[in-house]
Amino acid sequence: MTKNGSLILVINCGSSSLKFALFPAGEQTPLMSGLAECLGEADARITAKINDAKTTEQLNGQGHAAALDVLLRILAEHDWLTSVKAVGHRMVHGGEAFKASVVVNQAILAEIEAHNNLAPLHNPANLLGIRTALAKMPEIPQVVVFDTAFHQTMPPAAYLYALPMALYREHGVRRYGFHGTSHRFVAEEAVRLLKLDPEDHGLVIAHLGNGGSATAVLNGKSVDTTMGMTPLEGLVMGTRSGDVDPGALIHLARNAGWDINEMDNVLNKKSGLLGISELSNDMRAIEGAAAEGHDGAKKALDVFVHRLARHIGGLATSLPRLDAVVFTGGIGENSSTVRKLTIDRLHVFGIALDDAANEATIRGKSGVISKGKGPLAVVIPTNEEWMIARDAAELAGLVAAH
Ligand SMILES: Nc1ncnc2c1ncn2[C@@H]1O[C@H](COP(=O)(O)OP(=O)(O)O)[C@@H](O)[C@H]1O
Ligand SMILES: CC(=O)OP(=O)(O)O
Ligand SMILES: [Mg+2]
Repeated sequence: MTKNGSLILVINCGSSSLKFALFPAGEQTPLMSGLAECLGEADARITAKINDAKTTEQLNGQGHAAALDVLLRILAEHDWLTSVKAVGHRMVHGGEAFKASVVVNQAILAEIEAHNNLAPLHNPANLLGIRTALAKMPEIPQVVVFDTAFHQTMPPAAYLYALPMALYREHGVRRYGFHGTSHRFVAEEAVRLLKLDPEDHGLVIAHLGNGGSATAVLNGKSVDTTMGMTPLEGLVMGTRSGDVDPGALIHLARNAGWDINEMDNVLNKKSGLLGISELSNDMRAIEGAAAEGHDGAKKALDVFVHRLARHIGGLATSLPRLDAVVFTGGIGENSSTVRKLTIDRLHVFGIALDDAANEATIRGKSGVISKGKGPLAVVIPTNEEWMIARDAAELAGLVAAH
């Protein structure tokens, strides 16, 4: 299947970071992975992990282009560079224009750029990654994989807001959904792991990382999801609020003089676990503090779980049958506490936790953590980078379409 020795480079470019991974075409385990962070700041650095050994190099205030230069140099030092036959990029927002991954050309770049205003925090950084890679490796196909693409199968009932239709037509105001690459990967893995009929199954997948979203998947297709026009709607996240009554913002604008920048900053960066706990955005810290009786941490955990269970229940109503609730992402894969508290609230669906299996399923393990006859509760580690590599390898013609 694989063309001899072809390698795929995956780049996930944020505003001040660049995550990367290098995969042999068709394989799920990377040869190398790493992160360039604090780009453009004095402390800019790049860390690469090869066979569990990490090396870090300072970038002395330089930005994305310098990080990519160092990355290409590391590839050359290991004799990998000439084998890189495709680059896969994460792009957060593709609007309605992109229903699947694409190979980049100038027209497509322009089309992607036109969506910048839909995801001003994410898309410009993602585009910078593509442009930088194109400049450094002009002969290599650059493939773009959109967070939104998997959710383009949602029906209007799920994606429309109850707003004047002119806002949808003229401004693209609708729900798009995100983390689609993760939801798509986990949905495929669930079918394999649970031996489900690919044409007849219903899942709710909870991707719980720093950002989080849950998706209802019917026969491999997204039919509803918790994130909306932007990655702010839905679940409680590390620093993002998730659902808030828009009336609260109108109130704050009228009565507390809040402007748009203040709303943006508070909702995206000061809310979520951090906002409620007044302690941390990190679930490990929240769980630890809650166990020691910290009131804010206990409240943050309670609201997180309440919102998650409520959304899982709501999403299930888009499915004719619920076969499994699947947990993934850093919290979903590691926090037996969040899983237990959430599943305990899903009694109405007949899901019952297997405590021993729940405690044992952490750190990259997958498996069923429920017992009895009801729908299953399952943990499946996500692998967004590999999914991007797979799309890149397929679209560059390096492996057969799956
Ligand atoms: N053992 C653990 N117990 C609870 N939460 C964990 C554990 N390990 C990681 N997490 C949480 O996972 C979250 C990060 O998830 P991750 O998927 O790595 O994030 P990102 O969205 O940045 O990829 C953090 O809130 C972190 O505290
Ligand atoms: C779209 C989104 O929320 O991404 P992340 O979880 O990487 O912030
Ligand atoms: Mg992650």
